[in-house]
Amino acid sequence: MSRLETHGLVIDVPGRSGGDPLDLALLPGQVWGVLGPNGAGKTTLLHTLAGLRPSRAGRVEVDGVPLTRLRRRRVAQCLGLVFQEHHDGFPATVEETALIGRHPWLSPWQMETAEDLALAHCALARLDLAELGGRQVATLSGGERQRLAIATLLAQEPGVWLADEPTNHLDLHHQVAVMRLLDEQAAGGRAVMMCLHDLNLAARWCDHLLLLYPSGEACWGPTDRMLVPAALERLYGQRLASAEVEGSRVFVAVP
Ligand SMILES: Nc1ncnc2c1ncn2[C@@H]1O[C@H](COP(=O)(O)OP(=O)(O)OP(=O)(O)O)[C@@H](O)[C@H]1O
Repeated sequence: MSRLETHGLVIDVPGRSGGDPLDLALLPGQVWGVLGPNGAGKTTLLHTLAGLRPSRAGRVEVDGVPLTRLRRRRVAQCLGLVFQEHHDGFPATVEETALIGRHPWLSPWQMETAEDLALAHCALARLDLAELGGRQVATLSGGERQRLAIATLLAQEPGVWLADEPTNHLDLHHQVAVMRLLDEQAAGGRAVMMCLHDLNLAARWCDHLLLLYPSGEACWGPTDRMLVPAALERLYGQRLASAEVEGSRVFVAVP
C-alpha cells in the first residue's frame, strides 16, 4: 500500500505562466477524481505524478520518499498508470500484454512464473477478456483495448492507481464494472486517482475531487464539498442542472 503526496507541486503546462501549487495527499483507501475542461492539465498532472514529466516546482513523494530518488522499477511497483491513448509499440497478444504488468516484479531476464501467468489470466477474466488471450492487440476494439490496459494494471498490482479517463470507449455496463473495480482496489487499501469528464461518475464513485481550471487555479477536497454547481459551472463554462437520483447527485448540461 502506498501513499502519494505532492508538496508545492506546480505542473508544467506549456504556455501557462502560473498555476496554484498542489499540496495533495492521496492516501490508501481513497478514490480521487480530477475534473477540468479540455487542456486544463489533467493528463499533465497524472504524468507528473508518475514521474514521466518534470514539474515546474515542488515535488512528488511516495511513502515520504521523493519520486526522483526512487529507481524506475520501484516506481512501477508503487504506481501504475492507465494512459488516455494506447500506442502499441510492437505486435503482441492480449495475454503477453497483460503479462507486461508483472515486469516490475521480475528480475532482469527472469521469465514470468506460473504465478505471474495466473495473475495475468485472473486480471483478464476480471475485465471480461479471458476469451481473447491469444488475440493480437491490434485487432481489439477500442473498449476491449481500454479494458486490456486496466487488466494490465490489475496484474501489475501497484499501490497507487493513476487512471486517465478509465471509462474511455467503454459501454455503460463496463463503465460501471471498471468503476466498481477501482472502488474495490481502494477498499483493499490501494489509492486511486482518475481523470474524468463524466461528473456523474465522479459524484458516484470518488470520495475526493480535484478541480483544475484552465488558468492553473486548483481546488480540492471531499466530494460533497466540491460538487457545488456554481463552481462546476465556472469550471466548464457550462450551465448545469442537477438532481438527486438513487442517493447520488446527477448533473446534466443545459444547452
Ligand atoms: N508536448 C506538448 N507541447 C505543447 N503543448 C502541450 C504538450 N503537452 C501538452 N500540451 C498542452 O498542455 C495543455 C494541457 O494538456 P493536458 O493533456 O494535460 O490536458 P487535459 O486536461 O488532460 O485535457 P483533455 O481533457 O483534453 O484530455 C493543453 O493545452 C495541451 O495542448
